[in-house]
Amino acid sequence: MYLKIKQLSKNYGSRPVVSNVDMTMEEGEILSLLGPSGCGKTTILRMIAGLITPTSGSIEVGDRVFYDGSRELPVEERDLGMVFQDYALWPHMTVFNNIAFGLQLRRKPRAYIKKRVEELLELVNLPGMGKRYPYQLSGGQQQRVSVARALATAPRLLLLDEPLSSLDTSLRETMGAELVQLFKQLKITAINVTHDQNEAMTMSDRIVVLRDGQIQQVGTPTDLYLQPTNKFVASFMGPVNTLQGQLVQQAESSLHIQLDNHYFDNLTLLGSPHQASHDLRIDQQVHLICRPANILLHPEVPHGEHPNIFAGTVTYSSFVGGRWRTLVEVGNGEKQHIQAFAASQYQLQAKVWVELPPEHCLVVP
Ligand SMILES: Nc1ncnc2c1ncn2[C@@H]1O[C@H](COP(=O)(O)OP(=O)(O)OP(=O)(O)O)[C@@H](O)[C@H]1O
Repeated sequence: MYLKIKQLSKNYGSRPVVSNVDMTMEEGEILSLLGPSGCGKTTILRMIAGLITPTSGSIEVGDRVFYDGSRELPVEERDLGMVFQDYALWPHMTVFNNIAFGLQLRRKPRAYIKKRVEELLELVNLPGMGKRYPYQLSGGQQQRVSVARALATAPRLLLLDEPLSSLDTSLRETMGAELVQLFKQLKITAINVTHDQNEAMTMSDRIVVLRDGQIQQVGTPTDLYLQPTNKFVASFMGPVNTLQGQLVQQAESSLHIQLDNHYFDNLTLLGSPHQASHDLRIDQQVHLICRPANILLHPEVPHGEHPNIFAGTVTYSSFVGGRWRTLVEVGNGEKQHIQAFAASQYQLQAKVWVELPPEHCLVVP
């Protein structure tokens, strides 16, 4: 393992903001720390950078101990590159000098610096822009300069703090993809902090989902989307329908869940519903999760065997991305909305049958 973080914690007074974080990374991997505002992402990044001293735990990168309680490697000896949300370029310096700064500090020969900066400008698609000043560049171009500056000294680890969040939505995705391509080409190991699920999905080999300073789940973007281990991760990774209920019976090929009495009759999941890795207990409260794209809508009761069907009324329908986003009100007494996509438009107040295909349902605590 290239990076090893063990039991990393940070308290402010008696308040824990990062609790017992264990994390590893392979060399050349791009990992995102993802979570809502205040979950401790930046604190973890700054502890790795050496800008915040941990309360306990250890951090190792390559063959160096960054922190272990008795030793704390100074920031300047950690060999890190950093990229910030607001670019943090020096406004009075040209692009060339911004990128050359770290190399000049290390007293590299002038000819080497010139060649290296030109090479970096090529890499970040800004050839010939060395003489400009930051104010003469667009936001995306400024961020590319700050990436080139961070890479100039060939750091052992690149830390990115919300690098795309100052950019236009349309630019964010292309820039994310561009950065990943560059990092892979140069075999850079990078940690990216973000609260944006799309950005994490676009940029990462693996994602660490955090909540209240604790890791919720670590996995590839597909793992987290398709196999979240709890309701928080499921909803953080994209829109979901969540139904609450109780696990009544569990067999090899079926789970019997009684959805909240107020809302539905019993629902038996036949087939092999995905189940979170937790061992679920009979009588336990569970959440049944199904992504809108996996829910089927029928104008009439379909023929043949279709488990998990209930009736509802269409309350909203709008055309998005080539299909109709449809909201269906369901429930016996108290009502709940199910979000689904339909190939054609349903009239408001139309009766529909909502089907939850068991193979696309997930049961989590
Ligand atoms: N110096 C400090 N003293 C006290 N509390 C702090 C300090 N720095 C951060 N915190 C608190 O620690 C928690 C985690 O902060 P952190 O900046 O790591 O969150 P974050 O996940 O990066 O959030 P954001 O996306 O908003 O930047 C927050 O509740 C914050 O208020």
